[in-house]
Amino acid sequence: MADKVLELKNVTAGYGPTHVLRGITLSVAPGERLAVIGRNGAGKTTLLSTIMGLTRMHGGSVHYGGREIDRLAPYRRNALGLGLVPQTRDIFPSLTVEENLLSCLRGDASLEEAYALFPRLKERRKNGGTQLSGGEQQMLSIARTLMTRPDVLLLDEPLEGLAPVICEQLMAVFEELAKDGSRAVVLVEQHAEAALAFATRAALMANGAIVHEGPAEALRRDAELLHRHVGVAMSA
Ligand SMILES: Nc1ncnc2c1ncn2[C@@H]1O[C@H](COP(=O)(O)OP(=O)(O)OP(=O)(O)O)[C@@H](O)[C@H]1O
Repeated sequence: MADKVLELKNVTAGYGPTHVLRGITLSVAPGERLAVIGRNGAGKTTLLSTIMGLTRMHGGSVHYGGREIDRLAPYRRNALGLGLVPQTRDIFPSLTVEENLLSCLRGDASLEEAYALFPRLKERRKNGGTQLSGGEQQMLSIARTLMTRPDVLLLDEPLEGLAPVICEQLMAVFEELAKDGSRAVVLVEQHAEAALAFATRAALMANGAIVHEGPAEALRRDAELLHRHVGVAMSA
């Protein structure tokens, strides 16, 4: 198997003529757990959006499975194996939980699989998207993306605004999803402690650039480095 499933080389990207990402070089190995940490506005969402083809690239390249995908539409990147759980969750509010899941079902993915991972969704399966709590909406958003069978799961601040008990439940699910090494997980977070406990490698972002990259464990032990680069404290 290739040592890199996803590779960005010197990527500059943004919105219209605006440049947000400045020369990003980053790779993800198959089955790897990568944390991307940075303060508000550092460019974390723009990084994931660029991987999915949702921004304008001004330079550099994005490779998936050894193939350049710069010109592929987002839905084709998803079909190849890239799955984004957006910060905005993007569930269909007028559809029930079950309908939301069915709208994404691909290949041998099944509703039972989603319900096994999130029993709460099974209990709420007839509820409309707007009748769900924030945590349930996040569970549904994650389950929807999993129904597309991604080899690389991109999670954009999935813990944002959720109660600590829900955050713990979601982190346990991410552990479950990553444990057999069959899919890579890229976890973008401001909760540095949770992200570094989960990940094996971490990239720190500031002002649209990667300012540090290395083993997550080393960063966990170096609060000063973390604070210096991204201004986030470990007691998240
Ligand atoms: N649609 C857009 N059009 C123009 N500029 C944008 C757009 N979305 C984000 N930006 C700008 O890009 C920069 C990076 O934003 P981005 O959302 O990628 O950061 P982030 O690290 O994900 O922040 P947060 O943690 O607050 O979500 C910010 O200066 C932001 O204002």
